[in-house]
Amino acid sequence: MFEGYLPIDIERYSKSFALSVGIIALLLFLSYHSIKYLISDLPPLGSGLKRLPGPTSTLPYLGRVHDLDRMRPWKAMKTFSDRYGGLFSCTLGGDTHIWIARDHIAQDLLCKHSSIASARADLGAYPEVTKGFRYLPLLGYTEHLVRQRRFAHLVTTRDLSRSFEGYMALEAKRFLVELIDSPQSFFDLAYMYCGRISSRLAYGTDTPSAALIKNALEFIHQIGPSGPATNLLPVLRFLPEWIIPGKRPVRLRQEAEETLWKTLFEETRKQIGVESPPTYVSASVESREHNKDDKFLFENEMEAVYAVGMMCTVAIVTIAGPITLFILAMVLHPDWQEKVRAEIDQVTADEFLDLEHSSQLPTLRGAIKECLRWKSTVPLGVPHVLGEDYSYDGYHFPKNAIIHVLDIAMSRDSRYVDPDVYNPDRWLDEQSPNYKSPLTEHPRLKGHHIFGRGKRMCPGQDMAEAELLVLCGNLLKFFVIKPALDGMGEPIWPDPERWTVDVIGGPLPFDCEIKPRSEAKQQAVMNMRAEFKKTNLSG
Ligand code: HEM
Repeated sequence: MFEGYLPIDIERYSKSFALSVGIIALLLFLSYHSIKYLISDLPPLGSGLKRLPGPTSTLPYLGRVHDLDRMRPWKAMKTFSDRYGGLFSCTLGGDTHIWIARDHIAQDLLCKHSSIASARADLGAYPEVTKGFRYLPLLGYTEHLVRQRRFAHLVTTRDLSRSFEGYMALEAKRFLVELIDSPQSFFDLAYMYCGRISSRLAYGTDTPSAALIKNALEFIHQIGPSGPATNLLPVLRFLPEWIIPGKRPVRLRQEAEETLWKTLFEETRKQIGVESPPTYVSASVESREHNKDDKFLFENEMEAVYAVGMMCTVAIVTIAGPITLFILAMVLHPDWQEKVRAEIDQVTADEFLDLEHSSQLPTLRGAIKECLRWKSTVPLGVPHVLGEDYSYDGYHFPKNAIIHVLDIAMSRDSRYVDPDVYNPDRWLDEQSPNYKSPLTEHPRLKGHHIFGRGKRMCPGQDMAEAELLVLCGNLLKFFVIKPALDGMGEPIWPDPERWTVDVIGGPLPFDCEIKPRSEAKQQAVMNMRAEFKKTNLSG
């Protein structure tokens, strides 16, 4: 009798013992994390520092997630920023987020203390991305980042000194020609302009542009709050794909991207030395580590594949958004359209507008720069993660907090008079607080707060500035842009608040009328078509 009973009892006893231990361990784990979470943003005892102001967490752990319209998170953050004087903190998905809209704090933290504020936080949709080598803008402060930033600097400055191989003028001409054929496709054509230049610079051909643009758009969507739910609640990443539907597109996109980038890299590499133009691929193969002549810059070929692919990707959406924004501004401000055009006509006469005219075109530069000030295309900024405790103005910024420099609020701070008004004169008029001389150099986009600052500042500023100048300038030189008309012949003014949902974006598609300025201008553009055929560069 005892023989059967005793072991069963011990088994049951040990099971309930194990269960109790498990429950206690879980409770301890949860208590530890709850306490850690509750005190995470408190200043150290006795430090005399204050906790940052900000909206209190109404939902434990999740924080202010419910305040966020995932499709327009910058709206809620701008409202809080106004309420808390340009500096506040709040909890989102268990993390402390600090939002800065004061220039001097951003400068002190990201430039003076850049060694503690230059890392990135992992993303729910891309766990561990900061530790790998895959996407330069998402990397933590690692050796991969240092190498890839060096490469970014090398290709952007090299291509600038060669005028980006003439690709900008070539693709701007092609844009104008295609605009005559299909004026209503101006949105798609803006993306094609950026995608084709990027594709040629990276791989020496424009053939894969459409695939590269598609990948870039999906990538940008997947790294923001409007993307997969895991970005707002990272803990969801542990659940399987069939429960969290946003996870599958991330995996599929990455698989397709790797195949695309690897194939393009290999094909381009085979062309090196065979009368092919310099490309990002050839630069990646030729790059050597600093002071170590024989050592390949990248750890392995896969890192080079990704470095090239990423440099190609980042130059698409970032520039296409500002182009469509410029068109929108010109529809809404025909007075500025005329002023810019008058300057272009005077400076360029019969020539195609190119980079060499830039110093004589301050009004054009001002009109472009004002677009990005008026409606920030990176409204939330790009987050950095704080590696150590930091303090400013008596406030405690806790280690591991995610720092955002809120560009949408910066663009509306007191340095800008009537900030909601599109007014390029703020850059051109000597009496304006934003004016800088000489006008042969200023206003310029480079150095504007939209590009971030410190060690993670955007390395593509020269390229962005150049691509925008050539396209926007020639668009006004050859075409006139007007609002579309309704059935009664009344203008339909596009709404500048209709905006894309992604972290880097621009206006949503709108209607407008884009026509050649005259028969002569139309003929000049048609002649450019013949030029492609002759040079056989039309792709
Ligand atoms: C108007 C166009 C553009 C805007 C508004 C813009 C804005 C930005 C911003 C805000 C950042 C993050 C800065 C920070 O973390 O503090 C960034 C990073 C970056 N940008 Fe741009 N960008 C533009 C165009 C470009 C172009 C054309 C390229 C490529 C040639 C480029 C390449 C990059 C790269 C590689 C990074 C990542 C740098 C890093 O994480 O260290 N960008 N950009």
